Amino acid sequence: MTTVLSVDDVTKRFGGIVAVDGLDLAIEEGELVGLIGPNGAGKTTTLNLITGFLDPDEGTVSLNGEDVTGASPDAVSKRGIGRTFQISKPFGRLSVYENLLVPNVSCGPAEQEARIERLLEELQLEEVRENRADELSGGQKKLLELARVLMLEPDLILLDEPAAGVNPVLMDDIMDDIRRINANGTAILVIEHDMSVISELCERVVVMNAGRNIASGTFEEIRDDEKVREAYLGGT
Ligand SMILES: Nc1ncnc2c1ncn2[C@@H]1O[C@H](COP(=O)(O)OP(=O)(O)OP(=O)(O)O)[C@@H](O)[C@H]1O
Repeated sequence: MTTVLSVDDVTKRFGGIVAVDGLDLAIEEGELVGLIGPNGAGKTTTLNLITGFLDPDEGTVSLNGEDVTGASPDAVSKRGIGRTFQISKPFGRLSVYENLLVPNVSCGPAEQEARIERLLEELQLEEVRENRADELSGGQKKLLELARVLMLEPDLILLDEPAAGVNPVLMDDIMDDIRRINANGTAILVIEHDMSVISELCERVVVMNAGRNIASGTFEEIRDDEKVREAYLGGT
C-alpha cells in the first residue's frame, strides 16, 4: 500500500500548552479514516499542521513521500490535500457557480467547466447553482465546500466536522457523497464528534487524547479500548 499522508513525531506548543505531543499518524491510499477524541485533544490543531496553517515545533509531515513540513496552505493544497472547515466559509455574495470558479485549478477552462457541471450534479447543487452562497442552508454550504475542494482533484481530503449544523436527512446524502468520493480513489480523514457518523462511515478510527495518538482500529475495537474509555470519561 502507498502511504498518502505521514505525520511523524509532530509536536505543537502554544506557550505552555502542548496541543499536539509527538503525534504519529498515517493514511494509506484509498483509506477512509475517522479522527476522534475529547474536546481539546488536538484534532483541529493536527489538521492545521497537516494543511500548513500552522508550523510544527518538531516532527515532519509528508504527502505521497514528499516532505511538506512548513509549506504554505496554498502549496499544500497544490500538492493534493483538500480541506473543509468546521464552519463553512463560502464567498457569501457570489453564486454557487461563481464560488466554484474560485479554486486555482491547474486544468484549462473547458475541463474546469466540465468539473463544475459534474460536481453540481453529483452533489445535488444544480437547483441552487445561481443562488447566492449566503442563502444556502448549513448542509448545502457544506456541500458547496466539498465541491470547492473537489475542483482541485485532491489525493486526500480532510473533513472537519461534516455533520455539524447539518439536518439528519441531508447528512445521509453527505455520507453517501463521502463514500462515493472515497470509492473513486480519494483518501479521506474525517474529524467528527457524532459517533454514529464515524461508525457508519469509517473503516478505521484513530483516537487522540492530550495531543497523542492513543488508539487505532475499527470502531468496535476502539470503543472497547480501555485507554479510549478513560480518555472520554476523564474529559467530562
Ligand atoms: N491558537 C491557539 N492558541 C492557544 N491555544 C490553542 C490554540 N489552538 C488550540 N489551542 C489549545 O490546544 C489544545 C488542542 O486544541 P484543538 O482545538 O486542536 O483540540 P480539538 O481536539 O480540535 O478540540 P475540539 O474537539 O473541542 O474542537 C486545547 O487545549 C486548545 O485550547
